Amino acid sequence: MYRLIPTEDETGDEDRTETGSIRNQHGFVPESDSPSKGPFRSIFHKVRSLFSPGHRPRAFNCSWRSRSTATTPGAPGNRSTAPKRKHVFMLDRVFLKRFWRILQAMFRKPSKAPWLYIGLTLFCCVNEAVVYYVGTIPSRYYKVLGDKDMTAFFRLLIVSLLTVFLAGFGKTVIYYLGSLLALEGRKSLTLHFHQIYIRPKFFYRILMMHDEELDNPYFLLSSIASRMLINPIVDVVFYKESAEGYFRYLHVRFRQFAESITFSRGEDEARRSADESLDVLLLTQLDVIYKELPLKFLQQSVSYFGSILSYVIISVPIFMGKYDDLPSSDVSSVISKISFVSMYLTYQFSKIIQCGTDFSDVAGYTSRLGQLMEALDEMNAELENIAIDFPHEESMTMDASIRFENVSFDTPAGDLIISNFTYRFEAGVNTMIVGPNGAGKTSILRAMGGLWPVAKGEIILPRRDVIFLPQTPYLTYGTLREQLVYPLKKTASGVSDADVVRVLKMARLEHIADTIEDFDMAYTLDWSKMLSPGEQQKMAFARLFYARPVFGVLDEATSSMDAESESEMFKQCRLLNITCITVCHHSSLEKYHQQKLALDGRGGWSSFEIQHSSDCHSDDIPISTTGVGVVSSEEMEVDTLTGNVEDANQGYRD
Ligand SMILES: Nc1ncnc2c1ncn2[C@@H]1O[C@H](COP(=O)(O)OP(=O)(O)OP(=O)(O)O)[C@@H](O)[C@H]1O
Repeated sequence: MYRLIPTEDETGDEDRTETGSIRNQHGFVPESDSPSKGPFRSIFHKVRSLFSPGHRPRAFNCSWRSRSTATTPGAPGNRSTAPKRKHVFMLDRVFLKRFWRILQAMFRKPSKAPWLYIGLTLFCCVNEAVVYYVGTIPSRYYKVLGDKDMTAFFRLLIVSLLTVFLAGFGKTVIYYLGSLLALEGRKSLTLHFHQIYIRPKFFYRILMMHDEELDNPYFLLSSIASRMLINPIVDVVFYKESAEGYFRYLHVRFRQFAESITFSRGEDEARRSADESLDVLLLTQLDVIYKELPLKFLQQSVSYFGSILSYVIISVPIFMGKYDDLPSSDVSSVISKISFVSMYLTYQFSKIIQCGTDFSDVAGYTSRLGQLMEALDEMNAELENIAIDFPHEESMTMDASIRFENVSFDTPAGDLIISNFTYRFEAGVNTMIVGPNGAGKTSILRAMGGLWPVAKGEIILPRRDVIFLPQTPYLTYGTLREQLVYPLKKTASGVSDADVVRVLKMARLEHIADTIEDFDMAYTLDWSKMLSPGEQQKMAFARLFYARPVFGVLDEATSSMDAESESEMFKQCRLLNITCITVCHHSSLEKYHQQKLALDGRGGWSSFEIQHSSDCHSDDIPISTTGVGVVSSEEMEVDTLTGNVEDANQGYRD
C-alpha cells in the first residue's frame, strides 16, 4: 500500500476535461450557432465556420502557441460561443510574398522547371507570330481569288498549309512543355514540402498544431477590378480547397477506422458526416461558380463585341471613301485583314480577362500553401527557441540512464502534466509508469522522445539506445525484412534470413516466417490489415529484439497480447539486456519490473520499489519521494493503477 498527497488543485483533472481543446471538437458549429434561414444558409454558414481559425479536425487541435486560445471565447474548446470571424484572402503584399516563396520552391535547383519555363515562353512568342500569320491568310485568299491569279493561289495554298501545320505543331509543343512544367513544378514543390515537413520532431508537431489566423496587416493598391472581381474568388477558392482537403481526410479516416465503425454500427453516422462534408464542398464549389460569373460574363461579352467592333472600325474609312480607288478584291482583302486583327486583339484581351479568373484560382491556392509554409516556419522557429526541447543526446556511457532533472511541462492546452520531476531510469532496472487515465504517463514518454517541449528542466538520455514502442505500432508497406528494420529501410539488405527467423521466433511470430516464403517480397497489402493487433505489437517487439537497444520504452505495448506472449516479450527483453520502461494499467505486469513510478494526475508523482514476494502487492514501500507527490501515511490513498481513490489497493488484493 502506498499513499499520495493530492496536489492543491483538486479540480485540475476536471478543468482539463472541460477546457482541453480536443474534447469539444466537431466538424461543424452547433445548429444553434447557425443562421436560422433554412438548411441551405445553414450549410453555407458551416462552410465558413468549418474553416474558421477556431476549427480543426480532431487530430489537429493542439498547439503550445495557442494555449491561450483554448480558454478564450471562440477557441476550439468553446465552440458554442465561437464568433464567426470571416477570413478574407486577398491579393496583397502577403499574397505576393507567398507567391514568391512558392515560385522559389518550384524553381529551385535541381528542378528542370526554369528551363521548361524559358522554353515555354520562347515557344509561345514564336507560336504567336505563326498564329498571327495564319490569321492573315484569309485576307490573301480574298486578294488572289479576286484577281483570279492561279499561280499566286497555289503558292499561297502551299504556304498556308505549311504554316497551319507549323501552328498546330507549335500548339502541341506548348501543350507538352506546359504539362512538363506542371509536373516538374508539382514535383519540386511537393519535394520541398516533404523535406521541411516529414522530418524528426516536426512531423508530429505540425500535425498537432492549431490553425493559426494568418491574417495580414498589409495591403497593396491593387486595381479596382481586381478588388471587385478577383478578390472574392480568391477567398472562395481558398475555402473550396479547404473543403476538398477535409472531405478527403474524412474518407481516409473511414478507411482507417472501417472495422471500428462497422463494429459500433456507425455507418449511418459516417454517411451523415460524409454527406454533410460533401454538401459543404459542393456549396463552396457553387460559390466559386457564382463568383466567377461576372468575370465569365465580361470575358464572353468582350469576345463577341470584338467581332462587331472589327466591322465598325473598317466601316469608317470605307464610308469616308478612303478605299474608293482600290479594286474590290483589295477592299475585301483589307476588310478581312482588319477584321482578323481586331478579332485577334479582342481575343487576346478576353484571354487576359480569363487570366484574371485563372489567377484568382492561383491566388486561392497560394493562400493555402502560403499558410502551410508560414505555419511550418513558425513551428521551426518555435523548435529552435525551445532550449530544452529535444532531450540531450548522449552516447552510451558506463552509467547508462535516462535522467529527468527538475522537469516541468504542460499539455499543449496548458494543463499541468508534471512539476519539478527529477528521476533516473537506470539501465537494468525495469520501471513501470502507472497512474489514472490522463495522468500524463504517455506525456512523460512524449517529453522523453522530444515530441513535447518541456517548460523547465532537462532530460538527458542516450537516444540511440532508446526505442519507443507505442500501443499501436506503425507498420509500413514493404517487405518483411524492411518491417523488421523500420525505420532504417536501407539496412534491410544486411539482415540475413536466419536473423529474420530468429527475431520472429523471439517475438512469437514464427508462423509469419512459415507463411511468407520470400522475405523480400513487397506486399501491396497493408501489413496492419494482415496482422491482428496483438501480432502487430509482437512485430514491434521483433523490431526491438533486432535493434537490441539499452532501453525499450513501452507504452501499453503489450495491451493486445495474451498473457503468455506478454510474459515471453518481457523474458526476451531480459535475455537481451533491454531495460523496459513500461506505461501500463495492469498490476499483473509488476512481476516484470523492479521499480514503479506513480503519477497522480495533478502534477504529483512518487516512486516505489516493487517487492517481489508472493503476497507483497499491497505492501509496496516507497523508496524515494521527490516533487509534489510526497508520500505520507496520513494522506489519501490512491490506487495508482486505477486512479480510483476509493478503490485503492482493490486491484492488488484481487
Ligand atoms: N495533444 C494534446 N493536446 C492537449 N492535451 C493533450 C494532448 N494529448 C494529451 N493531452 C492531455 O494530456 C493529459 C495526459 O495525457 P496522456 O496521454 O499522457 O495520459 P495517460 O496517463 O497516458 O492516459 P491513459 O492512461 O488514458 O493512456 C490528458 O489529460 C490529455 O487530455
